[in-house]
Amino acid sequence: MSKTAYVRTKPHLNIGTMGHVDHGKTTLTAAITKVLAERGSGSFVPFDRIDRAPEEAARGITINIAHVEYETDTRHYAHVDMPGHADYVKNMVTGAAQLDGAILVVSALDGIMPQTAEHVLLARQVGVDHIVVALNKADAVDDGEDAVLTDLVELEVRDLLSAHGYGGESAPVVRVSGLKALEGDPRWTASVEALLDAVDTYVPMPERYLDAPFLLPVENVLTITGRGTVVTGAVERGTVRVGDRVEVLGAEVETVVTGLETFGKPMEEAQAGDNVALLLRGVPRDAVRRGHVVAAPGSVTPSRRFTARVYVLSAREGGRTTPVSTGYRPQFYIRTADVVGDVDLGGTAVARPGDTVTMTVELGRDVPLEAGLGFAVREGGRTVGAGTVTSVG
Ligand SMILES: Nc1nc2c(ncn2[C@@H]2O[C@H](COP(=O)(O)OP(=O)(O)OP(=O)(O)O)[C@@H](O)[C@H]2O)c(=O)[nH]1
Ligand SMILES: [Mg+2]
Repeated sequence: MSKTAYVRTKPHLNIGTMGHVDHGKTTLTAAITKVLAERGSGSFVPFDRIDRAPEEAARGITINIAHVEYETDTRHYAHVDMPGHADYVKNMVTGAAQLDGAILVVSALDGIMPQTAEHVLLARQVGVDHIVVALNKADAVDDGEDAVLTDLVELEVRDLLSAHGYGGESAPVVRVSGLKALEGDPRWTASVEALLDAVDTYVPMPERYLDAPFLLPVENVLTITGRGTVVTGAVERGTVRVGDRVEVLGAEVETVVTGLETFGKPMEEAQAGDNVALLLRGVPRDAVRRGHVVAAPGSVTPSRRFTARVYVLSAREGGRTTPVSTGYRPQFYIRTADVVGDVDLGGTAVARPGDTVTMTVELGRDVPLEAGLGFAVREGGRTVGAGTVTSVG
């Protein structure tokens, strides 16, 4: 292979853009890479290389999550651009499950919309600890009266963050225009730089569990002709090297890592937080799926029964209008997995929208579980609850 190896010179973090459909996440992502490419750190990734699936171009929306990489003066970032459309929240959850911080994109023209709120709630559940707000399309609300409306949108967003425990008063809210920055307008280029400065300073370097046994939730599976099956995702904890033995939980196979790359660059060792592709020896492509977990052999025992505290969303938050009782069977989104589960509330107890309850769940299949793990509960394409595992078994 003649590819240049990945050299670790700056701390690496995973961030991403989330928010309601059409608020400008993909445009802003492209603008960030352009602004940084002009400073000489990274390469410009145009809009149509981020939204590149034919159905994305046709519908003008993001469906799949897309990864790009860039560097600021102090950090190396992997950035996932997530879809805003309600139908693709599942893909958004997969992207958010690995983030150290998120950029919440809110159109200053529209303010908070349903998926703005849903994404903040889901981010909390999957363990995103820091959110920076990009009040986008600021170019379109530039004069007198509009400026007052933008102030109101900012207040609204800060309230939303506080309601989900994000400290809305202290969160940076930066007024930007992804579109104008992409067009090279100096004023708005500066706005994107200000946003990146806010991310650099507000999102702290997370604690990485380098000493723990290796674990990576599988986000995607691909085949490299002639080489084998590749799985991608962010390393949740530990480290992995070429030649290491690993097991794939879900596929129930043990194998060896024969190749390791990050953004197309080969690496010797991947560590917690890195966004990587692992080449697995002799594993058929259809044996592995998103939601499976690659881990050091014997380091985790999957199970299907757990107890959790779950917040049942109120109707106002887009949740159910009727209570939940024993026998309820929604989907559970755990790490990158999406598994059906039977809920037991104990006897005839019911959980009304707005309640926080303890429940026992029996999943349709075994998944690696541990106390403290966050998850989302979904039904018929919408989020109806958010919970944390309290005990397993
Ligand atoms: N005026 C103005 N329009 C913008 C700006 N950013 C994006 N737009 C427009 O808003 C529309 C949606 O932009 P996208 O970047 O595709 O939005 P998105 O949030 O990625 O959408 P999904 O991924 O489908 O949820 C496009 O027509 C953009 O040109 C901006 O800063 N100012
Ligand atoms: Mg998009």
